[in-house]
Amino acid sequence: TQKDHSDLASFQSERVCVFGTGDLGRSLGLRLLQAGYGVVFGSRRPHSSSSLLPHGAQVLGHAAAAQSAHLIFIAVQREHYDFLVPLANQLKGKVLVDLSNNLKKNQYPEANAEYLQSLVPGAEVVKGFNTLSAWSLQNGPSDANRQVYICGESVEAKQAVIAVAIKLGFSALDRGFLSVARELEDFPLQLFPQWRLPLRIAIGLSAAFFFYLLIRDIIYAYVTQSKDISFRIMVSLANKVCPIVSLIMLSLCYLPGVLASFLQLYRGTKYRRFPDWLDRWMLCRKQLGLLALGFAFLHVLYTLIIPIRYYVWFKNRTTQFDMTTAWRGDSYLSLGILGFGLYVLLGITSLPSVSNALSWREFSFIQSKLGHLTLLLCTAHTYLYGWNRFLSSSTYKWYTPPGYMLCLVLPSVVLLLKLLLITPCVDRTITRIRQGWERGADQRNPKDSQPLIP
Ligand SMILES: NC(=O)C1=CN([C@@H]2O[C@H](COP(=O)(O)OP(=O)(O)OC[C@H]3O[C@@H](n4cnc5c(N)ncnc54)[C@H](OP(=O)(O)O)[C@@H]3O)[C@@H](O)[C@H]2O)C=CC1
Ligand SMILES: [Fe+3]
Repeated sequence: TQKDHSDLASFQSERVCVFGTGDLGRSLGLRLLQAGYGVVFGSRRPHSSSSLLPHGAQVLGHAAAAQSAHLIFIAVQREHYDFLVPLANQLKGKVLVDLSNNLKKNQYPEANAEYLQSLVPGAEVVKGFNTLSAWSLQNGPSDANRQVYICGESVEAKQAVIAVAIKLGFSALDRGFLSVARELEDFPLQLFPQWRLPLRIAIGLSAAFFFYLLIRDIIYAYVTQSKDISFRIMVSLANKVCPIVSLIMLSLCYLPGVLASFLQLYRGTKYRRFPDWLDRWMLCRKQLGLLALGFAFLHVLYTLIIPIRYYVWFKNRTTQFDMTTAWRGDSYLSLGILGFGLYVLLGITSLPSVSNALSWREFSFIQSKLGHLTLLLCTAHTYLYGWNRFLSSSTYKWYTPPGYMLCLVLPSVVLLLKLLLITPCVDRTITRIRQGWERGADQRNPKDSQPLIP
């Protein structure tokens, strides 16, 4: 009758158990119910459970709940995992899904999932779903957050968890054994890991040049000529810091590639790892380039507003028209515009969706050939600006603006080195090395010339 009927219904839909009736447990339970699973909650107080629990779920004590399903989601903080120890008998052979996260990295000596496995050795622990939030689980499958990562020792257990994930509308990626759990637990705690070094460089350079220019341009003028030009901080100073930082960061983006080529040239082989610092530097080139683009963009905006500034408008006066100055001024602006146009192209092709649509050759053509051309145009723009600004003025000597000279050293060095690399004879040698025909490889011990897996 009535009872048989409900037993039959729950028998037909596969049952899944969720330990913990907190935020995550409830959201997960709701989603499971919507996907057609029977849900049994395991709680410390099954009888006084809250009215927030999704309708249609059963609530039992932990032991009874564990016996009713093969798959158990543990939506309880790691700190309380010891409540599972007395349940060892009921949990034997079950699949336990560890959903937990920590508040900070390296909070515990071992990963939460490995700790859970050590507490309940008879069960199969699978780590997973921890990159989702209770919020995104409740929002349903339309949410953009669709990728879940899992790991664990047992293939069957992972298969069972993947099947549930797919039925809930997620795509699951098996990341391997339980030893990967620590990495998965660190995912939600990551804070732009590849951006950290480039951001530090950008902030450091901006601060250094800002204070340098502040002292040189404004405080120095105040002390020696008691002229108050402090209003220049807002636009003129910012518009010096931005291009300087942008040019340096763009050079820093291309320098490691050039250094790597020289290193290969020097070693005569590609079968040796780059030093660690160079590796790390190469890996953050994209971020360096994008930050450089950001600063270039600010420089463009600051430059565009110059004509509407009160200060410029105020001191506009009519003097003799000088053709040479006009030519020089327009040339450096034009170079700047061309450089910026290519800069933007580089930024766009670094977007994953765009670069995925390019062949390897197209990508390297844009990022390497056009990239160095961008650097060349921007450097030429800066040189011409300086020529215009300093050399044509009688009060300036060539050495007067050291900040300006400083920001030209790095791009010039990078460009010179690149120029050396593309001279035919060096280029041919590099191609030989990159294709694995080592210098005299055949004369050495044949074992040496075996490619090492990098
Ligand atoms: N909230 C989120 O968005 C996400 C949470 N997580 C992880 O999920 C886990 C649970 O998080 P959340 O739901 O937010 O936490 P809550 O504090 O909302 O809920 C935790 C639940 O655990 C149970 N519990 C608490 N103490 C004990 C105990 N001593 N013994 C047994 N059970 C206990 C309780 O259920 P009862 O009273 O029924 O026993 C409680 O409702 C955490 O490990 C968290 O890192 C992971 C991803 C996202
Ligand atoms: Fe400029």
